[in-house]
Amino acid sequence: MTRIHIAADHGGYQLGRALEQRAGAAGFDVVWHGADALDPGDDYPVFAIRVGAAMVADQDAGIDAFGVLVVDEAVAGVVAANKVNGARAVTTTSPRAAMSARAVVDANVLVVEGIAFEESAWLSVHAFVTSPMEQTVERGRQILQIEEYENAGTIEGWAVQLEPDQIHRSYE
Ligand SMILES: O=C(CO)[C@H](O)[C@H](O)COP(=O)(O)O
Repeated sequence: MTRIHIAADHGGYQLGRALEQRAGAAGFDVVWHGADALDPGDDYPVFAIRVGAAMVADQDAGIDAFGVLVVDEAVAGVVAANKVNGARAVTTTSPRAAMSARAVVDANVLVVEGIAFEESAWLSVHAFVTSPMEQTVERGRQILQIEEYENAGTIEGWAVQLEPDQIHRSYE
C-alpha cells in the first residue's frame, strides 16, 4: 500500500486535514506530521523537512512512499523540502503537471497551495501518488546526475559512462 506523509503549516492546515481524510478514505496509508492544530505562528520549514525526511527514510527502506506538504506559498515549501537529501519536491497547477513531474524527475514530494480548492488539490495529489516515473535510460541518467551533485558535489556525469542496463540497475 502506498504511504503518504502529509503535513501543513497554518497556511494550509484546513486543506491539509481535508487531504489527509481524502487519502485515508481512498485507501492510502496516511501519516500526518503536523501541525497538531492550527497555529497562526508556526513556520513551514519544519513541516517540509519532516515530510521529506520521512518519505526518504521509507523509500530507502523499500517502501512506496510520497510526501505532501500544504502551505500558503507552495514555492517556499518546495525550496525547504528540496533541502532533504533524496527529496525531489515540486508544486503543480494541475493533475497533468503532477503526472508530468512524476514522469520526468520521479518527483516524490508534492507541495500544494493552501488556497487551492479541495477537489482540484485532491485530483493533483491522487494523480501524483498513482503515476509512474518514465522508465527510460535518459530519465534515470538525469536523476543520477542530480544525485551525483547532491551526494558527491560533482557533476562529472559519471552515470553517462554506464551502459543502459547498469543505469537501470543503479537507479532501482
Ligand atoms: O506560504 C508559506 C510558506 O510557503 C507559509 O504558509 C507562510 O509562512 C504563511 O505565512 P503568512 O501567514 O504570513 O501568510
